[in-house]
Amino acid sequence: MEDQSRRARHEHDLNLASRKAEEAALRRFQATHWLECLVGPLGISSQPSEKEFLSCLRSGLILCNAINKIQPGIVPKVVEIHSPTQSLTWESQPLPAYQYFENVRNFLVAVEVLKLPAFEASDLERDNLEAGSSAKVVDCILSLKAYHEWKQMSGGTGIFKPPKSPLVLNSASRIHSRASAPILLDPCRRLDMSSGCDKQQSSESDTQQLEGFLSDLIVKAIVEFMVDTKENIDDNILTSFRNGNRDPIKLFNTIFSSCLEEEFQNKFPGLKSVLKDGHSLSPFENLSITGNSKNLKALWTRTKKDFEVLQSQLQSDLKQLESQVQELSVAALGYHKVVKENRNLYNMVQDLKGNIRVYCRIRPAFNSEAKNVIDFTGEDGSVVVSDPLKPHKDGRKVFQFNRVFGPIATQDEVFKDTQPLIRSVMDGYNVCIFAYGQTGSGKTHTMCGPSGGSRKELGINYLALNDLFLLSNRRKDITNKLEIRSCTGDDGLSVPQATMHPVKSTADVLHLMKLGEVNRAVSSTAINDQSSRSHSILTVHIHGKDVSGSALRSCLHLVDLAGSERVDKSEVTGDALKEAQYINKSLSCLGDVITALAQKSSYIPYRNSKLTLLLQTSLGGNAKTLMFAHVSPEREYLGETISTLKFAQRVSTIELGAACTNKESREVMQLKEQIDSLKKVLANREARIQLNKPMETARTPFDKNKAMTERTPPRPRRLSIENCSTVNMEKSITFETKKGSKTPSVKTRSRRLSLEGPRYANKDAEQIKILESTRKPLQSETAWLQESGQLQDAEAVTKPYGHICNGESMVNLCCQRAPRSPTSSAYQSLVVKTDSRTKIPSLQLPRTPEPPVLARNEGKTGMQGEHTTSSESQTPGFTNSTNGKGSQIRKSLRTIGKLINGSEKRNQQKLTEALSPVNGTSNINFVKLSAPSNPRALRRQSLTGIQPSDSSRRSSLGGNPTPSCGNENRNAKTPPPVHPSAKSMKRWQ
Ligand SMILES: Nc1ncnc2c1ncn2[C@@H]1O[C@H](COP(=O)(O)OP(=O)(O)OP(=O)(O)O)[C@@H](O)[C@H]1O
Repeated sequence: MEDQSRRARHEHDLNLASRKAEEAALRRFQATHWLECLVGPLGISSQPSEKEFLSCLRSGLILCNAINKIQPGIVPKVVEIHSPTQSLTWESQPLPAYQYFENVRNFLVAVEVLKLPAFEASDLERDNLEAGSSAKVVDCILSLKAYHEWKQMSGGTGIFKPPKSPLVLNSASRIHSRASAPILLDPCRRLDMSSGCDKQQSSESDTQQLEGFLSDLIVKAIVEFMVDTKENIDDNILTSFRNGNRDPIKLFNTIFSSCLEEEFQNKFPGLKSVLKDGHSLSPFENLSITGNSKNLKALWTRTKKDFEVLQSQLQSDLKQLESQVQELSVAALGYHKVVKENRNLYNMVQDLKGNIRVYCRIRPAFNSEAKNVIDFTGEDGSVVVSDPLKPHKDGRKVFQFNRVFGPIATQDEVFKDTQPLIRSVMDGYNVCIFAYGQTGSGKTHTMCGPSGGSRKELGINYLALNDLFLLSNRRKDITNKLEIRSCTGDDGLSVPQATMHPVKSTADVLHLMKLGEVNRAVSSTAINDQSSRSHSILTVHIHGKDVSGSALRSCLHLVDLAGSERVDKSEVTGDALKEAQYINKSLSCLGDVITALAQKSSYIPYRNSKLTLLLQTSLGGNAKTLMFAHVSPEREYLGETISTLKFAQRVSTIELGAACTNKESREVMQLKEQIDSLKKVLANREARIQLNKPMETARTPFDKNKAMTERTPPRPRRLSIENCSTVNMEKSITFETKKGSKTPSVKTRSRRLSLEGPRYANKDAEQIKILESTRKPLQSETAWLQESGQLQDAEAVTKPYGHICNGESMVNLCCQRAPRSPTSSAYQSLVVKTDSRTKIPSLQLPRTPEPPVLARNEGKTGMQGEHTTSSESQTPGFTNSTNGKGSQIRKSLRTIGKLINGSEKRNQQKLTEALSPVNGTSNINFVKLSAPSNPRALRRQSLTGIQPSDSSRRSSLGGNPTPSCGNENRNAKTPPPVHPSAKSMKRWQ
């Protein structure tokens, strides 16, 4: 092994030496060739040996001539050889030493002047000749040649940079140009060069040689540079370079491969791991520029294929992912739909149960640094409140509502959820929306919007009315007539000093609301600088007719309650303190009512405050009711927040029963119209009877009483129904019995009436009375106005708008109505007796018809029927269907018919009396009256289907048209049938 390696090393050394020799020879030949071209034949071969070459130059004469040709006169004195025949051969006699020394020295000085590489004069001496000693001389001559060429090209201007000598590059020892080898080793070329006669051939070979030389130089320079800078070169490569692998081509290939691999890795990270069969990029290390391009190509193709596979895989993955995402989104949509449906169903169930809907709204914190007590608000309506100072479990409370609006919820968002409820007003439902909460929690913001706020910030009041007007306009085509009127008035409406205004657009309502705002008491407190010091109630009554002729009538209450406040926190004094106390009292009464309703208590204390009286129909009636519970998020109001939320939670448990529409079919309306016309007929008849009265009253006291009774038959009957509609009517009965000792026993009458009107079979007389009396001013507004002649237009809609901060408003309201009541004085005294505590003398029972009682008590008095009509239209809850209404009205018609029939009978009686010779004029009257009465009676007969009979008179007063004995049998305790007029006369005597 050692021998082999030594031999190899030896071979290598030999190779190296021969390459060096070849290179030196080449350069020498170039120098010789150039000198001959410049100064003429040298007398040596064109490829001289080293010895030959130096010998011919030793005299220095050729060198001096050559340099003088390039730079004339640079060597001023050239020592010539004395014998011109003496040839310049190395074989010639040696010149004396001083001669050639002079020339050589002059030449070297000139070379130095031209800043060209020089040599030592001793390099030309014979004794110093050894292998490679001519190299410096050759370098000097080739530099001179380059200078000459440069000078020829540039004209000697500029700076000449002599070419670096291969000696300087250390080329002889470090590198070997492989490129030069073929040239040198090529025998043809060698031959060409050695011929040296053909100038053209010589220049061609020169160019080739030069190319080879240059490419060699380039490779060397690159390697040199890379090695010197160590840039991007692996240490291993350097080490191997230092250890002897100094072949520049190999080194260049190695470096190039490693760089290429690195580049490839950077461009395709992970490619190595993807490549199959354990293929790695290591083949790059073996690549050479010329030989391994196939490998590179194959690798490239494979990589490309792999890349394509990867791409298609990626695309299929993406498609799969897309379909999965689509499936997911469909599922998510479905989920949202189901959640929405669930919510709708839940709301529907709640609607069916008649639950009061409760929304919670959280005001934004005034101070962003304040500690927030609202921990969480959920889409499902849950709110979690926690005390930041008590982070443990006890500090957390969870509440559940129909919906929760966070601090960033806009007015529009809040309205959107409220809109369906508001729209149901147009379908005939009564709706009440009220805002509840601590002072400064945002009630007015929700209902009215901030004062001076933009149109976007307008509250529910405005948005609701706007929507109603919009709907009204949209339904114009399908509705005969639908109009909304807002009116506030002193004409028997809820609020004193209020006025009535028709409204045609939202702008009108806005204007009215602004007026209302001006009248509303507002003052600054420590909690709210714009604190409302009163409740605000905006009521809209809607009355419409559809194409089928059905009429609907409904009302919308929009209530902004005054806020509850702790006076120590609001720091109010004087009047404001009183207001706060009133506010708190009415709110606490509201709380009592809510508690009683939630517990389904038999007694609901509506009458304890005017607020609860006003909201009675919404809280305990057949309306759809929505409460907004407002809370402040700041920790300092935690107590109030929790109590508001607890209250709201309690409200949400109240079940009012399903709301029903106030729709009347065409049939019902026609029947009502008939009733109206019949009533008019009856009134005319009564009036005519009145005309005959003076003659009749002149007779006996009995006749007088009788006439009186006939004039006012309905009054006592109506009174008895309204006031005796409960079992326990002691107070009112006391009043009645005082008035008439002959009145039938209280118990008997009460029982009868309670059977007739089960809804009123309540143990608490006061409660019933208040309920009736307070319900009607709100709901029967229009009907009452129509009745009383205030509204001629049957479509009239009324809207009381005003504010109450204590009981006065309601009292005033009722007092306003009192004069219009036909029996006001009697009823007022009655009410005073029964309800002395709350002082509601003005709750006017006569003007508040009692539909169910009257409907069931039909046939008792004509006036009952009359009031039933108006009441029925106002209290749809009592007659759940139009069919029911129709049958009741038909019954009422029959009643009226009977009544008229009864009066016919009475007329006949009168006629008989008039036939006596005492009063001949009566005869004429009778004839005048009776002549048309027969056909009318017939018409009524056909209308009501009741045969005029002897018993008709009795039946017209509420009894059964069956024989009197039947009546007695049915109710043993009922007093014997008496003439109704006599009965009432006794009662009111
Ligand atoms: N959701 C909200 N977004 C922005 N500001 C609000 C919101 N709610 C309330 N505010 C602001 O908070 C302040 C108090 O609100 P607001 O007057 O409506 O309270 P309130 O409950 O009606 O008080 P009070 O019972 O004393 O009348 C107002 O300046 C109002 O603009």
